[in-house]
Amino acid sequence: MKSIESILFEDYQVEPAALMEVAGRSVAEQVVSLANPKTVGVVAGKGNNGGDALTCARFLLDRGINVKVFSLESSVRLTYLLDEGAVVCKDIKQLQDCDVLVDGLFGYGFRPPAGEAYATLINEMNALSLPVVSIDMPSGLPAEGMVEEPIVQAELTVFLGLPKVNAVTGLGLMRSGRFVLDGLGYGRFLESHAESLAYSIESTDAEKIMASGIAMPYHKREAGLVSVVAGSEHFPGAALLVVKTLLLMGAGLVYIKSDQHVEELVISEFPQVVRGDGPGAKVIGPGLEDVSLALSMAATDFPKVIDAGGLRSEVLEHAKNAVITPHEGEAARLLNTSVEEVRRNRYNAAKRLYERFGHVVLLKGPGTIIYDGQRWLVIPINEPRLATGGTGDVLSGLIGFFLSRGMTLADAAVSAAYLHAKCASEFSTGLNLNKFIERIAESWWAHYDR
Ligand SMILES: NC(=O)C1=CN([C@@H]2O[C@H](COP(=O)(O)OP(=O)(O)OC[C@H]3O[C@@H](n4cnc5c(N)ncnc54)[C@H](O)[C@@H]3O)[C@@H](O)[C@H]2O)[C@@H](O)CC1
Ligand SMILES: [K+]
Repeated sequence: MKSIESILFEDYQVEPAALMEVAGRSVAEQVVSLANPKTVGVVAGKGNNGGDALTCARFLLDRGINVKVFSLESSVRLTYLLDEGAVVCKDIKQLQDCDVLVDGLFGYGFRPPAGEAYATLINEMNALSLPVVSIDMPSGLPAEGMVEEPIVQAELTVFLGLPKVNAVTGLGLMRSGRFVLDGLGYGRFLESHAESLAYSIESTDAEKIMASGIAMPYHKREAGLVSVVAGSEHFPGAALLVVKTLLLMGAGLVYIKSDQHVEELVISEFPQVVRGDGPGAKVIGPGLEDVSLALSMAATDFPKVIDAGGLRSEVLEHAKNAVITPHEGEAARLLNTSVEEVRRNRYNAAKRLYERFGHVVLLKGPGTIIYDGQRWLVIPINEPRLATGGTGDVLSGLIGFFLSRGMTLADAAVSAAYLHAKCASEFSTGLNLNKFIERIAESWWAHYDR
């Protein structure tokens, strides 16, 4: 099978050097709009990522910006820069007085591990504490496979051609900072020829999937039936959060099955909720301590989401037709491994969970991953506000709601994870969960006005 590059370069006679010109110019524009700098430090490695960096430096010099270069190799590109007044630095620390750092050390050609000398270089770049614009990917991050520190911490990463698989989730997403994608004029071609099974979900993709959940119900049964098995003496609020999410999203009828105290609490807050187990989609596990309740509900054919207290091997082995929603700690426990191991390769962890239990997996964390047995769907949002208690209950409620609207397990998980992350990122403070649920519901109901 020919690589995408060789199709471009051989069949369509695209010149690699021409692509480098487009890439270098694009990065220079991003650098200027990020910081309007007087002096830019440019770190260039030995490969084409370094070539992009030196090309970027030329565009910066041409705009009258001072450039200091730390280059691992001499080349004609470097000679030109020197002739035009760039300063060569032999030590990274000499870049300290720059306004921005351009990171062109490694791109997708990097193969870990970095080795001692390169690891030191990356640590020294981070120690400068300058805003960094990384070219294609933050250096030290491999395009796919195991992720290890050290990795350059970028403020902005300019993805060239396509977003790289490891840059849209976990540590890679955190190190990439904000990102922009430049298709270099071949974005659509690259997207249609990409062979990766990991897809980064853009807002337009998510909106299209969500639209299939819009219902114009004639009767409450058509608006979605959901049974909630959640809450316990210690975590009664989890049941309230799930139920509130379902009601505000517009579920037709909601049932609650829990211990007596939780059921009474939910009914006193939301009198329209029915006690017991009903037909339709199920939300099993938020705040749940009584595993026997989860066990008895998990084996039904109804589509369901299983979270938190339901994420036990005995429940999952028994369950049918489910999305499971572990965070990295729960994933590690279910896989009998460490959190560090899960974090090093989140794609692989999601796949292993699917292979072990046979359910669609939603692995939480920066850049939530959904794996459906064939593809990884990634929500490329790093939202620290979601790393707080109770947000997982809201997510489970959302998945249950979309399942009740007849969506597939994977579509419901993608819709919920997208809406959840998008609405969290609209807050300017930490999350007030009641307001968070209201914001999500408003965003959802806005679809009805279009
Ligand atoms: N092919 C394309 O379509 C385009 C590629 N471009 C740039 O080219 C980059 C890829 O370039 P390359 O394939 O030359 O690779 P890179 O520039 O990413 O880095 C590879 C260099 O680092 C070395 N290296 C890899 N792992 C190492 C390790 N662990 N320790 C020490 N040295 C290591 C390699 O031997 C090679 O010299 C992209 O990320 C992008 O920036 C752009 O110029 C635009 C178009
Ligand atoms: K880079």
